[in-house]
Amino acid sequence: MPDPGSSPLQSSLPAAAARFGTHGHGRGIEAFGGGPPAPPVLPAAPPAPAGPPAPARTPNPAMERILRGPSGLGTAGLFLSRREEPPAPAAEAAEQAGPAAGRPVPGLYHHPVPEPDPVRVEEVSRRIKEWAVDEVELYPPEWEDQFDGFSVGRYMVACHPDAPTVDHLMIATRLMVAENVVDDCYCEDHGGSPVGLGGRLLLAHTALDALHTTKEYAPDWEESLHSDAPRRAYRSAMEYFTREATASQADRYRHDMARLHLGYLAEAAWAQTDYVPQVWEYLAMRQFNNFRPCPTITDTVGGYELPADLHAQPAVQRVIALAGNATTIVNDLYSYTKELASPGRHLNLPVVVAEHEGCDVRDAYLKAVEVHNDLMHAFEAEAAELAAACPVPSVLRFLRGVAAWVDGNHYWHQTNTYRYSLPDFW
Ligand SMILES: CC(C)=CCC/C(C)=C(\C)COP(=O)(O)OP(=O)(O)O
Ligand SMILES: [Mg+2]
Repeated sequence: MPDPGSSPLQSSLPAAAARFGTHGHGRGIEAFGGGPPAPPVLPAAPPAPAGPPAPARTPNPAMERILRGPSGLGTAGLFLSRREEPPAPAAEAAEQAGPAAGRPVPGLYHHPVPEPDPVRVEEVSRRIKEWAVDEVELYPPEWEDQFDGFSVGRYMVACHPDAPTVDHLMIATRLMVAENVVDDCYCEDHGGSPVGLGGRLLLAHTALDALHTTKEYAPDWEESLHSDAPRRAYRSAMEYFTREATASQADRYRHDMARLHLGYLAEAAWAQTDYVPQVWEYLAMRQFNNFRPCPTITDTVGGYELPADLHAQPAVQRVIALAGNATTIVNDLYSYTKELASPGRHLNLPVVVAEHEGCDVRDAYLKAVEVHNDLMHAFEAEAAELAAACPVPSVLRFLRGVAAWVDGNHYWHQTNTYRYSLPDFW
């Protein structure tokens, strides 16, 4: 893993953080000689839950616990925000649910999460299907089983434990469904193809990042946004998102989606030329073809904002990238058998390692587990370092939200036995 010394903490972070106050705990920004913090430019987010003072610069379990926030049965209601419904009797729900389905990849470093609140899962699942069928005509009836099997309600409730209401959860859920329908229909096995993908993706991207043109041509563009399910889904999900997001959160999301689409195009270009990238090249592509746009909306879904200047800090960007990379290699590991069974060669980390590192598929898969674990440890170490260096409540809560998304994403991949199964390597 890259030398932690390369961590860009010693950059513009202190000055940026000082502008937002540090009502957090323990060593604040003064440690960098930043002097007493200026009053927050934005209304400060509610103070982070009282906890032990920030630890020394090396990560430690206390900081990891702070980043995760309270966990375990019955703690779902301990987060800062108002909840719309009383939390379900988690203990009873967990008993009824029994052990989580599926099993974790042996040797994979991860954090189990409590069973998502079944009351919220049911309501989100009901509402997202209503939206998919009645508002955006997302899929033909013959795809209904696959839509249900994706279990997007359970996914999003697991990934956003601090969402104050179901309406907030729906913001993430519509975007998750739209992102996947673009991938399925434009890139993958529901009519997707690398041929001409660039044009399709750019036009779909204008549903997120509007075309500004003349009165003569604007109507044609507006009509195009209703012409297929991917664009209907992107347009609608983005409209709901921008009602709640600030301008900088919306701009952040558009940037992250442009990254995602660039990653799709690299993957498609290599498919067209039948090129198997070097391992580092694959990891670079997967940093863009990546879950990143999902955890980075954790503040909008949580009903608060990580200020743009703090989000833009190199140290924050690095933590986001490490978390996104870890979440996406989780997908490579859990979708490995599904992709092996799909037509042609579907690139994922084990396939690329086997191709270039002269090992058999089992050793390649185990190496990919190690790569994931290294990414997770780097994410957690640098998140803890960042939390200690910049104990601004919105930063702490954002980091905790990203960590929760990482854990919820693993939970969904492990338990979605409709979609994924593990290879018989153990
Ligand atoms: C939801 C979202 C932003 C997805 C980003 C990119 C993406 C589709 C993945 C990371 C999932 O990868 P993959 O295409 O391999 O999906 P499956 O393995 O088919 O679930
Ligand atoms: Mg996959």
